[in-house]
Amino acid sequence: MPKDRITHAARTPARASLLSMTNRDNALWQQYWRDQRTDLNQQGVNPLLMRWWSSLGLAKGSRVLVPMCGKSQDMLWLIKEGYRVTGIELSPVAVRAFFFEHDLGSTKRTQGPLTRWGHGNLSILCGDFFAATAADLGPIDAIYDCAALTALPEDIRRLYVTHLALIVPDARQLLVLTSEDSVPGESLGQISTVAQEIQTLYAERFKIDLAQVETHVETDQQCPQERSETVHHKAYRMTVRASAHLIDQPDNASGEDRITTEQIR
Ligand SMILES: C[S@@+](CC[C@H](N)C(=O)[O-])C[C@H]1O[C@@H](n2cnc3c(N)ncnc32)[C@H](O)[C@@H]1O
Repeated sequence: MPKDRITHAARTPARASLLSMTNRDNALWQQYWRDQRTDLNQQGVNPLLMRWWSSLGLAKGSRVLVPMCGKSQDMLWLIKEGYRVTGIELSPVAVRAFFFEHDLGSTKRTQGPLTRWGHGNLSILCGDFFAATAADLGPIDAIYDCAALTALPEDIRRLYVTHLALIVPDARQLLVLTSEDSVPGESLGQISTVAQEIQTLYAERFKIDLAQVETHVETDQQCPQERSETVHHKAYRMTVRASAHLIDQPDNASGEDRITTEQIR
């Protein structure tokens, strides 16, 4: 084994150290849900999802991961379209509200630091995304990221993408929806390109296609007195490159992960 790698069980001090790097906004999100706020979570089904999902060409029955799912109705839309969905959400308040509001009876069981809520083809793992392992998720074919990457502080996003590759090594298709602040003086050409950050984070493993940009002028619902902002909502379709080498695969039946020191630095 190369020297820069450490092998460890799925929930070890190395994972605890990863969590200590990534969890600084967790208390804020938990409070957000306790305060019953909804301003950062989408209402209704996202039109960009409905418009672009079928273009990924996924077979019905495919398994879709929805990280940082909140209580997004997008999950119900995906199920209605014939997919199997696994969400991950930090807040038990959000998960409970999701099942209650849609009148869905649920099973509930503890899985290490996570709690798995289930109903038919839907599972939501309640807990910290960075505590989830490949074994927790099982096989996943595609990822639908709606405001998950962008919900995280910028310096954590590389760890998010690395952790995704580790726990969902076989996902070949991604639909990533972002909200990007407009930059003063930018041209239409600049608006219509893949954001540099998306390029940096994903281009090594995925071919990226910017499918759509919608520009809106928006006011912060929490601070309506503040200036309105121009925001670009973008839909990126990503397909794994044939040459993409998968980051370390689980090497035993229990699905324990290997993490390289490079990844958690
Ligand atoms: C901007 S909201 C987006 C929610 C949903 N995807 C949507 O489109 O409505 C971000 C969500 O990520 C959740 N979240 C933040 N950090 C998380 C973490 N480390 N693990 C799991 N969920 C997290 C928050 O509780 C919140 O529900």
